[in-house]
Amino acid sequence: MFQKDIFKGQKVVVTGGGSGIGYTTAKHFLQYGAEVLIASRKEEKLIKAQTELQEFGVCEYQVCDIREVESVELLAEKVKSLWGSLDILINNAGGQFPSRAEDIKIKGWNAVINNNLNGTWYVSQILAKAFFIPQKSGNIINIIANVFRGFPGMAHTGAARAGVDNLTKSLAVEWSPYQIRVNAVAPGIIKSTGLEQYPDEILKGLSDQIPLKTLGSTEDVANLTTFLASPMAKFITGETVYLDGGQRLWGDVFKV
Ligand SMILES: CCCCCCCCCCC/C=C/C(=O)SCCNC(=O)CCNC(=O)[C@H](O)C(C)(C)COP(=O)(O)OP(=O)(O)OC[C@H]1O[C@@H](n2cnc3c(N)ncnc32)[C@H](O)[C@@H]1OP(=O)(O)O
Ligand SMILES: NC(=O)C1=CN([C@@H]2O[C@H](COP(=O)(O)OP(=O)(O)OC[C@H]3O[C@@H](n4cnc5c(N)ncnc54)[C@H](OP(=O)(O)O)[C@@H]3O)[C@@H](O)[C@H]2O)C=CC1
Repeated sequence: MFQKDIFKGQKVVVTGGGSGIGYTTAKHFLQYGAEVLIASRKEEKLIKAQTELQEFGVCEYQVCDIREVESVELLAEKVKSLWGSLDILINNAGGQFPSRAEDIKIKGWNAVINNNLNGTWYVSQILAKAFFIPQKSGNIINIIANVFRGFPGMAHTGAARAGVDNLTKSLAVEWSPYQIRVNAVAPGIIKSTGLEQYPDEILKGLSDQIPLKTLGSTEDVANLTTFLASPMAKFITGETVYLDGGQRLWGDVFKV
């Protein structure tokens, strides 16, 4: 899609980069010349991904739980010791579980809010203060979800992702004096490792509910994310781009 070296010399952090959408995004940045650090909780998964991704360029990893401030501070330290600077942050780590709203326990609600809203905020603030603000340059892409019509069946993540959607707009304006662009990508249903968490009865027939009659791919998300991070999108900030085959406009997902 781009010239091969469009991200040459750029340093990129991808949270949740050891699997699925994050892995493919890390691979795309490497193929376009960037150096990439992938970060998530499970070291074994990160080592496997790093080994594969090193075929495409310089890939580092750091064990990090985005819900833990100390763990995110260690991530910032790692970036400082490796590179001393950072150009692009992809806030991709996240997850939730399907449940009727009335059945979500307090612990489950807090786990999902911590993972998807608080975690994204900790990583954004800590890395912006360590790198983007002092450098007066930076680029943040938040991977959220299709919350256009709420998220029936996963109300906790709908609330958290809507929070990140709004945060994207606030930060785009507040951090514009530092030349930091902040955008979000809202994927619909993407065929990725993440979907394996969902029972077959939920997944069955889902593509019929999408106007384009297919699920998205991790490449679809990585293409949009790399575009938004690239100089081709230099006048785009505070935007959430939906990538859902038209699903937000039509059809049912939640089956009662
Ligand atoms: C019903 C219709 C549904 C709508 C249709 C949807 C169609 C598919 C659309 C798909 C779109 C989005 C896809 C993706 O996002 S793919 C990425 C998926 N990956 C994940 O979601 C990662 C896996 N999930 C998690 O890691 C967890 O959900 C969580 C974020 C909660 C992790 O937190 P933590 O590590 O703290 O988790 P714990 O195991 O300690 O659990 C804490 C409490 O959370 C509650 N809980 C957790 N899992 C479940 C579950 N499967 N069902 C119900 N409740 C759950 C629970 O209260 C836990 O505490 P207790 O066990 O002590 O009660
Ligand atoms: N696939 C889909 O249809 C859709 C996905 N999304 C979102 O896109 C993102 C990527 O999902 P996808 O690739 O499909 O699924 P995956 O489950 O493969 O990816 C989620 C990644 O996040 C990491 N992660 C989860 N919690 C934490 C945490 N607390 N700290 C650090 N890392 C964490 C996981 O790694 P580890 O276990 O090692 O921590 C994993 O690599 C997620 O935010 C997901 O919710 C949104 C809409 C649709």
